[in-house]
Amino acid sequence: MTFSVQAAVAGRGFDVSLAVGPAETVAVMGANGAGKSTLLNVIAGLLHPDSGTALLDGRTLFDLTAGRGEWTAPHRRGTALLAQEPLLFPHLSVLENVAFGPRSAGASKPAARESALRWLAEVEATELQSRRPAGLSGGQAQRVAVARALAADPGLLLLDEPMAALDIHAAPLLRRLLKRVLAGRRAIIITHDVLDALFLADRVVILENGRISEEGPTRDILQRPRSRFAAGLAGLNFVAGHLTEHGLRSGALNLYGHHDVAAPLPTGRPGVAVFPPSAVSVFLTEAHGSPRNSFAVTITDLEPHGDGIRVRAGEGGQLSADITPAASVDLGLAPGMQVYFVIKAGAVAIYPG
Ligand SMILES: Nc1ncnc2c1ncn2[C@@H]1O[C@H](COP(=O)(O)OP(=O)(O)OP(=O)(O)O)[C@@H](O)[C@H]1O
Repeated sequence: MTFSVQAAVAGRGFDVSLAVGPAETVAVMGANGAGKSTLLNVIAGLLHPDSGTALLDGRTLFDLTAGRGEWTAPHRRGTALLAQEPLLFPHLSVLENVAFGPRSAGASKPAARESALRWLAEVEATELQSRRPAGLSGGQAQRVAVARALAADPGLLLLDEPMAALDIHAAPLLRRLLKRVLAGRRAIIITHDVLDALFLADRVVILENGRISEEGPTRDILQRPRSRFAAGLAGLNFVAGHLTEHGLRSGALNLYGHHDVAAPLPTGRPGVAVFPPSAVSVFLTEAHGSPRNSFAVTITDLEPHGDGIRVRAGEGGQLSADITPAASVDLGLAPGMQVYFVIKAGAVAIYPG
């Protein structure tokens, strides 16, 4: 009972290899254009990769290794895709929509109806069974779409930002529902929401420029991010560079911090430093005294953040400091100003990248 895919799409700079366990939910995250939809479309059979293979529970979804050209049609793959929009058949009732999958797979009419009713109950939509999709709210329609996807008993459920099109009241309900139905099931979910990754997935895969840059249990990735994208999800500042005896060097910047490796850091190896914006103080002059890091930056933006002010600085506003509104006024901060970011070494975590 395995699922594995390896696929390359040259025109999109996409080359990904991924395996998902039988009862595992994997969240796929990444910036716009990172290749998340490409991955789902390749697995679902909506996009033909240039090369690669994919297997699901002993079935070859495609095998495009040299000399072969095996290709299974989307509806025969044992995968079900839940898109951002529910995409229900408008001319069928809710019950008929959900019964469609089992019917297409050869179930008798009564068996398909029974299965559809069971799934409608599971998504708390039994009372909607006679309605047409046009008469449903966005949240109701998405619940019905979940029932339709599951009624086909897919070996792999593919979810493409299922909460994205829902309003803030409908999303939590669907999230709880997904938590329930994904338990013990194999699924891949694309999401931009770190809460979804934490709540729904066992593991997160970060895509950057068509490649997997990082993967692992969601909590681990958030605690020790090794990519700028994952650090952003965790709300941490991120500096990539090379390890030195006491810390990290990145261009002209030397950062000192703590590391939990018993041995000295492997000097010269690529490494990262991460620290929370709340650990960064802002000064108008260089601060001395150890053990702290102090370096000049140019403010790019000031924005409200919770009860305080987030000061963004450096190239592309990549580093942030969270300070109080009073401190911001006292310092007279404004975009374009040069200031010093000061961070206690104890607040900076440094590890091999
Ligand atoms: N139909 C298409 N034809 C050609 N290139 C495409 C097509 N769709 C996407 N691409 C390119 O493939 C790359 C990956 O895009 P993809 O849509 O998979 O990213 P994504 O991570 O899903 O982004 P988003 O979060 O914006 O949906 C991008 O460089 C994109 O420009």
